Amino acid sequence: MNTAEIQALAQAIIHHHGATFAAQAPDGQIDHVQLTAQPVPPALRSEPAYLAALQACSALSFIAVDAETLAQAWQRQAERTNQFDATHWPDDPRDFGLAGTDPAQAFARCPRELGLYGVLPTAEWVGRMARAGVPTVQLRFKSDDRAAVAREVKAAVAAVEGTDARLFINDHWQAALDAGAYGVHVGQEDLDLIGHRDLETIRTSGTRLGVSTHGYAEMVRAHAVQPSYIALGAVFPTTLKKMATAPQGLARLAAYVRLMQQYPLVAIGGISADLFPAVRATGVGSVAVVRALVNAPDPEAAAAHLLERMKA
Ligand SMILES: Cc1ncc(COP(=O)(O)OP(=O)(O)O)c(N)n1
Ligand SMILES: Cc1ncsc1CCOP(=O)(O)O
Ligand SMILES: [Mg+2]
Repeated sequence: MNTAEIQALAQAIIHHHGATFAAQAPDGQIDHVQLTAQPVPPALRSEPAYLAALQACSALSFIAVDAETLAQAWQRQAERTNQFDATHWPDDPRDFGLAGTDPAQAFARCPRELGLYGVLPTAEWVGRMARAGVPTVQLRFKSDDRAAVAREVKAAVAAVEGTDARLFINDHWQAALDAGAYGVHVGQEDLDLIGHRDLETIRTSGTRLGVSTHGYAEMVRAHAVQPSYIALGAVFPTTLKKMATAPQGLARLAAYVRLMQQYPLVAIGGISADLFPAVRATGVGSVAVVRALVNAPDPEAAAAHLLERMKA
């Protein structure tokens, strides 16, 4: 195929999927966004479907590592089905190398529907939201003071006793294991830092593992450790932390959910009560929030409202 023919294939992908990925949320809530074309990364292969998809996905504003992951998947999809179908955005785990894992090496399972998930700054908040009926809570206590961390993690574990809440601990996996928490949540950089041996320690202890992801390449990376759940974000802009990647939007979230069905999935980032129905409609089993709870004038009432919206 010559360059013009490959460009025509790329245009066909953009034609069929551009409008979908440009829509962030239902009209009237968050405006449609302009796709910001990304530079096309250097090609690692020479097949037409791969080259066309690398161009198209970059034009559809996927960052280099995600455009590369998608282009490989478009190529595998074309090979597997013996045709190039520009209408079919890749969503088969086999095309991303996500099939064929070993259940014996997976982290302990957790429910697919983790439900409303409160990400909370202190043990006191954890207890308060657990008592308000939030089914999944996380202690996100940012400190380098090991003694303070150990105290706060212990207090959070004690705070959920007598409630039905599942408690995840962000970052501080050793303190979480020491205190007997239900699970730990780690980011991609944390995965690098923790290393294989310590991951094995967490896995064999039976503690659940949640992993943050921000796109296709990170989902593939997360899958390599077979965590208990995968978090997808940031769906919308958030002021809570500076994100390295642009908000994913609902269309990407829906595509991620189609691909990652084998995992319990958690959506996070900028999700307010009015956005719950649209986020739930993508098929995620859990919606994680920080400000929607901790900045609410009446957090218990906010929890009750979000629990209702979760059901709707
Ligand atoms: C449910 C959930 N999803 C994502 C995150 C973010 O975790 P991480 O990438 O480790 O970043 P920090 O929270 O540590 O800033 C989360 N905490 N919870
Ligand atoms: C910790 C974190 N990780 C990705 S987005 C986010 C913050 C979500 O906070 P909010 O729900 O207030 O936008
Ligand atoms: Mg973290």
